[in-house]
Amino acid sequence: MSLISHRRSVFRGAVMERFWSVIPFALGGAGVLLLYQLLQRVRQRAHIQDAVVVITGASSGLGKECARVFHAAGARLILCGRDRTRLQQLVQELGEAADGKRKTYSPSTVTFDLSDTATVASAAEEILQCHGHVDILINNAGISYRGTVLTTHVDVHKEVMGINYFGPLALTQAILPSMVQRRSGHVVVISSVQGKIAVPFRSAYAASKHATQAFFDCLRAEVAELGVTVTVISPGYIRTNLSLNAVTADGSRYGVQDRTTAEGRDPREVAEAVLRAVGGKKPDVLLAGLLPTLAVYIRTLCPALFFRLMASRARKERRPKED
Ligand SMILES: NC(=O)C1=CN([C@@H]2O[C@H](COP(=O)(O)OP(=O)(O)OC[C@H]3O[C@@H](n4cnc5c(N)ncnc54)[C@H](OP(=O)(O)O)[C@@H]3O)[C@@H](O)[C@H]2O)C=CC1
Ligand SMILES: CCCCCCCCCCCCCCCC(=O)OCC(=O)COP(=O)(O)O
Repeated sequence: MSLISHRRSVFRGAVMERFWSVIPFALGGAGVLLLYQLLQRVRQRAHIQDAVVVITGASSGLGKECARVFHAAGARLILCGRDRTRLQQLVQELGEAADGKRKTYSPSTVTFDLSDTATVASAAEEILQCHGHVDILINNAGISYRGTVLTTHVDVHKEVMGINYFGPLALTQAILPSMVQRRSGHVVVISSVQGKIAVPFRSAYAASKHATQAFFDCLRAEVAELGVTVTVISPGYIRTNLSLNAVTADGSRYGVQDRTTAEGRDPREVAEAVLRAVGGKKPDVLLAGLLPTLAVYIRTLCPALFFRLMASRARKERRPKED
């Protein structure tokens, strides 16, 4: 054997030896990771199973899908909305869907309008009477808006702010003392990517979601030592009735299914992500695609570029409207 081929075979032997000595560590590492994920899943399930979960805006879209996934996960649901008939239909549907694999509960319903803060307080009492306490409050209900700052009446700003910001604020404040007293509870809010970045022709909506983000960030810090968890979830476009139900500059209903909404994420998929985020007690979750996520980072790291991009977006969007 030549000196070169001898060296090669010594080298190969050394490599193989290294390889086999690394295998037990790699397998051990994978095992620990798997065990960790399993434990996480068990913890997540335990957080939801039998928990009293309130969902606002449960009659439609994301709220309805959240009702389906939390019901299947064994939560004791209290479904809220303005339309009693639609909520009752959902209760019936959930009862029919139960497959007996896991213990499920027939949901309760509470109807109220979030824009009327006086009735929110009495609705909170009704909610607390259902099971004596609330484990998880999911502030999901909301409304969007289409319009220019120049032409939008201040009452429209107040309406959007009332439903998206003051409503969840009032409901959370009314439920919170009972959570603090039990030193246990979880407050969740469905915000939006537009709680982190502001896009043109959405001033009322983006402002309400930015306020929501700020309020619940303050709350998270204030109640951290009191046993209460806060989760803010910021989704990108979801295929729901949001754009159809949006209000316009004069307060009338927009009534159009925008392409961005129609091509948005499946609400069931988003509801499953909400279930995971809540089960994992995550503080802040962005559920958006690459471009909106990039936009959130650009807004923070290079605001001048972000403002240019938004001005160009405004120019492009305004043109067809003017034509
Ligand atoms: N769809 C999307 O692209 C995105 C949505 N979101 C957020 O998701 C949440 C759910 O919206 P989504 O499911 O998409 O939209 P939908 O329009 O399908 O559902 C909105 C829900 O909010 C309820 N609601 C509206 N106004 C009031 C009110 N005054 N009082 C009580 N309940 C009210 C509605 O109930 P009612 O039956 O009484 O009308 C309905 O159940 C909102 O907070 C929205 O901002 C966030 C990011 C993207
Ligand atoms: C140099 C590279 C630049 C790349 C940056 C790209 C910037 C792209 C801008 C993306 C804007 C995303 C807006 C997302 C808005 C969104 O997802 O909102 C969710 C909602 O709440 C929807 O409500 P709406 O009523 O507006 O339908």
